[in-house]
Amino acid sequence: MSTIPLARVPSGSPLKPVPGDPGWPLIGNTLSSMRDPIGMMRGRYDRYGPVSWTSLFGLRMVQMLGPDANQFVLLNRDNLFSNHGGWDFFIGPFFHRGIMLLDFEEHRWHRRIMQQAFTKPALQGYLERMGPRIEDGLATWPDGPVKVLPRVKQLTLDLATDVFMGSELGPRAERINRAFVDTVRAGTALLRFPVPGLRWSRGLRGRRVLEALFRDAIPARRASHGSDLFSALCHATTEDGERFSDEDVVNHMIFLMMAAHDTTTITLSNLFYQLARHPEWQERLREESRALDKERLDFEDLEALGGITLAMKEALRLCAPVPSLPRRTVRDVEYQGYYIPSGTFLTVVPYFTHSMEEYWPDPERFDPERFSDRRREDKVHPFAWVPFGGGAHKCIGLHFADMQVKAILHQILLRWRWSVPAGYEMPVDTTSLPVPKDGLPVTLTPL
Ligand code: HEM
Repeated sequence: MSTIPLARVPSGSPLKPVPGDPGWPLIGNTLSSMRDPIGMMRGRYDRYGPVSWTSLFGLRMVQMLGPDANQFVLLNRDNLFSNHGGWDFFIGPFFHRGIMLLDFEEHRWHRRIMQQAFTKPALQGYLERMGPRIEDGLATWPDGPVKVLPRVKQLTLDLATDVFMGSELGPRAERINRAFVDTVRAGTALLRFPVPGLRWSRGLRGRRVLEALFRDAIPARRASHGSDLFSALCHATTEDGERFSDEDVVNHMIFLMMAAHDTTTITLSNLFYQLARHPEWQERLREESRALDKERLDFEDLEALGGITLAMKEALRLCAPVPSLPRRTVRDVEYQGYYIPSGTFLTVVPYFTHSMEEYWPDPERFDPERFSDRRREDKVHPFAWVPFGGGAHKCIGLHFADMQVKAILHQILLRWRWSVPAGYEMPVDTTSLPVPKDGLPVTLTPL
């Protein structure tokens, strides 16, 4: 396919147009990017270099590949890139005014307040709530063959219901769970308009249910002091006395539940997979957990689980749960001699960056030691390892995620040894966020 410039460069400008091609008529490169995103991007990187455009999801989309591009876009020094402009197209109707969809000064204002719900004492409170819930959840897992993905999904959803919303929701919890699942799934609907009974319209209804439930529950939360995230948002106040309105709390709650749920589920599933294929690592982690000599983790124990830290970093490298981060330019942009006009959709791609052999030796190998103090391969570039993004929108929940993954894996390591058949390779469904296509069947052997 011949190269076509993205846009005409203004006359007299020394810049080059972004090279690229639209791919197939109508569908562009959407299907190949869903089937084999890394192969597709590697092909384009080798052909065009780090900046090129193609047609994805019916849009002309510039792909900016590699750590330098990650740094330029995510640090966003001159406010050139809008998060709202990028994400709204994909998840706007369901995650309206979630913090990731806000920009610039308004985003900073909300982030300052939200930070109060992620302080050390707040995290300690969430961890205390998690311990018994994880025990209850794991008590329902059978020995023998299980599919990891649906089990872990249910567990993280149940945890979210308690840790995020507070168990006092009682009978309403079930309804919230259902509405929440519908809302999250809608973002990946293929038919992106409301047809009764299909994903999109179920998502819109789910969103309305969540809005009403949270809104009704706010007065009681503002009047009491629970250790759940919902209460924390209701009370979050900066030193200057800035606080969230009721509307803000509702929008942020809905977004936070989504941001936390699938990402943590994917990370745990990948850890399950890699630790099944690398029993020596599973054993090393188990020894660390046994050395703590307790069923439930306390906040002070998190640092002692250094093996999980390394394995989790490597699992996040091999499969970034948020594979690409969309943005839209709000002004004309100049990058590495290219001209990217105002209003352009673009994306940076952690999933691809993490697979680049230019930065990661033997990139397909599960090798957690690459993150050890002795090797620190991630130091090759400050934006080579970016599963949590970077800059002003860097994941606010990264310590929460670390804590939750450790709290769950610790209890699992003490209960079971798990395995996959020799030669098993997990097929990954990359049509939306990357999940095991077969649910990841493993065998749990009780200890
Ligand atoms: C391993 C698990 C997780 C991964 C890989 C992950 C990844 C990410 C990434 C890549 C972004 C940046 C998006 C962008 O720049 O466009 C992000 C933002 C965000 N994440 Fe996470 N996340 C995880 C867990 C969580 C958890 C547990 C929470 C909440 C408890 C959370 C809350 C958020 C929020 C609120 C934002 C938006 C921040 C902002 O725009 O200021 N995430 N996450």
